[in-house]
Order: sequence, then C-alpha cells, then structure tokens
Amino acid sequence: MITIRNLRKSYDSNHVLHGIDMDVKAGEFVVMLGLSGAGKSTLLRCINGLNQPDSGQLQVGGIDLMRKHSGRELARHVAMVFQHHNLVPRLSVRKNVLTGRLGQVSTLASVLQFFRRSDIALAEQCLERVGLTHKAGERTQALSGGQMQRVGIARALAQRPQVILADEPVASLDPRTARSVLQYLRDATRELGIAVVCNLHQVDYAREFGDRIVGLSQGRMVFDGAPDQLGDAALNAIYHQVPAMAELQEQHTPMPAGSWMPASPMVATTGGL
Ligand SMILES: Nc1ncnc2c1ncn2[C@@H]1O[C@H](COP(=O)(O)OP(=O)(O)OP(=O)(O)O)[C@@H](O)[C@H]1O
Repeated sequence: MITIRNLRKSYDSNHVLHGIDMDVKAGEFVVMLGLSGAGKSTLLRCINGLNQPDSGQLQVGGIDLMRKHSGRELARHVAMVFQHHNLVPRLSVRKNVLTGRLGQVSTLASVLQFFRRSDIALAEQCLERVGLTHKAGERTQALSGGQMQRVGIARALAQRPQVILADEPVASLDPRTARSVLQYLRDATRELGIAVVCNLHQVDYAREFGDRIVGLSQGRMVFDGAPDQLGDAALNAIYHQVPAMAELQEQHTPMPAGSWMPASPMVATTGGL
C-alpha cells in the first residue's frame, strides 16, 4: 500500500530525511516513534503529498508521488487524523463526517454541501464504527476532546481511504480516552484493511496498539520491528543521538524486520519514556 525507498527531504540546508525505507501493507497499523524534530511529521507530509521529497521512491496506493499526480486522486487514497482534529465546531457531527466526502463529489456539490444519500448512509456507518451514532445531530463544539477525535477518525474513514496517516492523534487526551481512541482507530483500520501510519510520543501505546513499530532518529530509520522487539537497545537508538549511526546508515542497506542500530555505550539509558 505504501512503498518508500531511500527517501530524502531537506528544507533548504536542513537535511531532515536521510534515506528512509519503509513498506506498509493493507490492514497494518504502524506506529512511528522518535524525538521531537526526528522527521516524523515531515515523512507523513511526504506520504500525503504536502511535501515534495528531494529524491527516492514513494508510492501510495499505486500512485507514484515522485511523478506528477493529481492531488484530488491522492486525497481519495489518503486520509489524515490530526492532533487537534481540525473539525468545524459549529457544524453538526454528521456534517463534519460528511466533509470527508467532499473530495469525491463535484466542485459545485461540495460548494453547496450537497451530499448523496449514499454519502449520508456512509457517514452514519462511520459514526457507528466510532460509537457516536447518538451524537450525529449535535453541534461538534459540544463534544469532549476524545469524542471530537473519534469524529476526526469517522471523517477519515468516510473518505474510504486506502491509507490513514495520524499525527499524534492522542497527544491532548487523558490516558483512558487516548486508549479508547487508538482502539477505535486500530479496529476500524484492521476490519477495513486500511494501512495506517500513526506518529506517537507514548512508547506504551506504541507497544499496545502497533502491529509494527518504526523508530526515527535524526531523519534515519533506526528501528523496524514488532512491539515485543522494542527493548532498551532499540529505545536507546530511537531516543538518543548516536554519532556512529550516521556513518552506518550512509551505507544505506534496508533494515530487516526487528533490527535496530546499536546505541553508543556512552549514552545513558532512557528514563520516563
Ligand atoms: N515547513 C518547514 N519548513 C522548514 N523546516 C521544517 C518545516 N517542517 C519541519 N521543519 C524542520 O524539519 C525538522 C523535522 O521536523 P518534524 O516536524 O518533521 O519533526 P517531528 O519528528 O515530527 O517532531 P515532533 O514530534 O515535534 O512533531 C525540524 O528541524 C523542523 O524544524
């Protein structure tokens, strides 16, 4: 569903991604971990077409993003779930979910907010998936933060995407609500066979919800494996800046599953992750 090879991205002289390799399959829930500034959001923005990579290969749902492509077509394949949900507070919950269909109706219909019956039925199904059928007619601004994030997930599902990218979707939620939101996201994506890449800062949630975890450090992939392979060594590689890593990665060999780049023995162990 997503194929990334030797992907590089700079902002002027700031080299942010240094040759990323990653494949994500349909139905796979991949959690991406990394320190602030590691390049996680930049990678997501490359996958959703907002950032143009400098070089490498990037294919999403059969679309080659390194070539000229239609943004509208890509929007049909890729949906986003944001940290601050990006909903319209004064609109009803149902209408917010229906905005997920706007990219798939004509421009006139989208300006007039004219939706087909099938779109409305789909919005209802998506709300049911996140347990919010009873809130469909309410103004979105009356919902709790966790409920709003579930509306954000329903809106993403209403796009019928092949890929969902979630950028710190539970950063502003309490632990119980955060778990419930991640559970809804994971269940829906598994049942619908959607490929998910979800940036998180919480290692516990990554272990609990990820089918697979990838770790980014200074724009390099330093871990790619199953949750039970994410031990101290891998956490050191992800959360500490290790000088030797740069030289090792420059050789650019794709990482086998479960592998991590060794941390320097000089680096202290991570605490409070
Ligand atoms: N639009 C931009 N223009 C210039 N530099 C940018 C831009 N977006 C990100 N950067 C830089 O790219 C680097 C990686 O940022 P990015 O947001 O991808 O990191 P991140 O891992 O997602 O961090 P966080 O966890 O804090 O969101 C940082 O040095 C940042 O300053």
